[in-house]
This record gives sequence, structure tokens and C-alpha cells, in this order.
Amino acid sequence: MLANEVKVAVFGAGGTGGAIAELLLYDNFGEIALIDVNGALAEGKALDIGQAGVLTGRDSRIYGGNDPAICTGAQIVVITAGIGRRPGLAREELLATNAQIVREICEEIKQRAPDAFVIVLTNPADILARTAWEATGFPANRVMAQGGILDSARLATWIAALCDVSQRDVRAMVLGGHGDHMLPVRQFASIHGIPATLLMSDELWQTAVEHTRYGGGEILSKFATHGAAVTPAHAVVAMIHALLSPVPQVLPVSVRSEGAYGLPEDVFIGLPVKLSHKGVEAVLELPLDEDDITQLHRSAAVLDNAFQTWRNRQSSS
Ligand SMILES: NC(=O)c1ccc[n+]([C@@H]2O[C@H](COP(=O)([O-])OP(=O)(O)OC[C@H]3O[C@@H](n4cnc5c(N)ncnc54)[C@H](O)[C@@H]3O)[C@@H](O)[C@H]2O)c1
Repeated sequence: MLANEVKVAVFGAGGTGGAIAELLLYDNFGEIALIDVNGALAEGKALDIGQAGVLTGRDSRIYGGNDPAICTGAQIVVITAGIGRRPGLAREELLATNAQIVREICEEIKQRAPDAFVIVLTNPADILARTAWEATGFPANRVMAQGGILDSARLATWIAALCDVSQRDVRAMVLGGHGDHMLPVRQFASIHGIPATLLMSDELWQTAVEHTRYGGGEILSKFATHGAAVTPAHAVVAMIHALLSPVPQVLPVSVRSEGAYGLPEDVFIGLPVKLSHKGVEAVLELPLDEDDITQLHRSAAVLDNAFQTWRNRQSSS
């Protein structure tokens, strides 16, 4: 399907939601609906972004408001609505508030955009994708979270800087949950096809990993009031393009594990997947090192425990 035939609805018109809408306009998407509890914010962003269409030669129909009904008929829905991190606040600590918001939004999606792909950006994104999957009742291949594409971009940026090579030559893959327990996979990092293991010392790799793991927090600590928006928005738009393409792309995406790598079936976690207009076509089961498998399972346990703790609190309150 061509972008100009597609309607995308974005819940949350804040930093990331606005940035996503702007990129969708540049890519000439047919219709972009921005929805926010702060309806004036969504309307204002839609006006501001839409007016750039004249100067950039784009024709997207973009509108905003607080009425969820404007998501009706969207083929792709992105959820960025909720509270964000503040310095010192972990992604997992946002769960109770954001899970409620995501559930309410999913009720709307279920009624008004029943055939949509759903991409969750709101943190903690992996756990909220699981919440969205349950709340929509959609097949798991249509519900996913963004985490790994952003984290992989951060890792690639640091590999390029530390090895003094062009970012364009670096490929990297971060799996696991989008949090401090993420899993940057060393054997999947390369510089123009050359395994990064041949060009990076252990020390340099560890430095790149540390910068990646705390990359979101680093940006947050500088802004203080909000987190990163530009690269997260590009990561979401990369997923949207993959979801329009008949040719599958291999990307790290947070999806229901379905038991891959021996993980609990219902856990949503970053895995290498084939993503296309059919949604999540397959999880690629690759021969990971023993340490990486251990770390992947540890990450899944963190996500599963947080989800179960939240759910138990819900049922006892
Ligand atoms: N997964 C990732 O890679 C990633 C990257 C960046 C940010 N995030 C997360 O994305 C979320 C959004 O970040 P942001 O920087 O855009 O935050 P933001 O505060 O700028 O925007 C969030 C918006 O959501 C709106 N909102 C709140 N409740 C709503 C509801 N029920 N319906 C509609 N809108 C509602 C708010 O009014 C606000 O405008 C945060 O949870 C953040 O941690 C995730």
C-alpha cells in the first residue's frame, strides 16, 4: 500500500506524537489524525505541521483534537499518550498510570479501527504492548512496541563514534526489553559487513553498551522536563514503512514471544522479526551466545514480573 493511501492515527500529541506526525507529513501519508486529552494541543500541532505541507510540497490531510472518534478507519495507530519519564524515574514506574490510559485508548481502537496495526511507544513500552494486545483482542501479529530500533540506532551511533567510522556503515541490534535490562548483541554488530568484534576491543564495546543502555536517561537529564523525541519518532516511522511493504524487513521489534528462545509465550519483548504488510510475519530464532540467552531471559523476567505485579494490584483493588 502507498503511504498516500494510508490513514495513521497518533494518540498523544506531545513531544514524540508531534514529531511522528511531522515525519508522516514529510512522507506524504494520506491522512494523519492527532488525538490528545489536551485537544487544543493536538489541534495546534496539526495546524502547525499541516501548514509546512505548502512549503515542503506535501498534501497530507492532518487534523487534531480530543475526540478519539477521529481515529476511525485508521490502518495504523500509534500510542504515545501518557506520562513520560522524569530524571530518576524508571520506565517501569510509569506503568500504573500509563496502563490505564492505554487500556482506554485500546477500547476506542477496537471499536473504531478494528483492522489496524497498533504500535505502542508509551513507556514501559513492552509491558504496555502486552496490555494493548489483551485490551484490543487483536491478533498478536498486529500489536507491537517500539524499543529496539531506537536502542539499536543509539548503539550504532556509539560504535561509529568510538571506531571513528561513518554511522552509515554501522549495523547493530539491541534485543530484550526497552529498559536498563536491554540486550545489545555483540555478534550482530558490524561495520560494512565486518563483524564489530574484529574492529572493537572489549573495552570499547562495553563503553558503547553503557552509553546505549543509559542513552535515554542521558538525554532526559539534559532536558529535565521531557525525553528524547526525534529519534524515537524516526524509529516508529521506520516500523510504519515496514508495515506497508510487501517485502519483509528484519528489525528488532517488541512482539509477543510466542515461546521463541524458550521465553514465556505472552511476554512482549524485543526480538528480531520479519515485519511487513502482514504484520509480524515471523520471529527469527538465531543462535545467541549462552550469556545473551541468559540476559534475554532475565529481561523477560523483569517484564513479566512487572506485568504480573501490576495485574495482581488491579485485581486486589
Ligand atoms: N518506546 C520508546 O522508545 C520511547 C521513546 C520516547 C518516549 N517514550 C515514551 O512515550 C511517551 C510519550 O512521550 P512524550 O515525550 O511524547 O511525552 P509528552 O508528555 O510530551 O506527550 C504525552 C502526551 O500524551 C497526552 N495524553 C495523556 N493522556 C492521554 C490520553 N488518555 N489520551 C490522549 N492523550 C493523552 C498528554 O496530554 C501529552 O500531550 C512516554 O511514556 C515516554 O516515556 C517511549
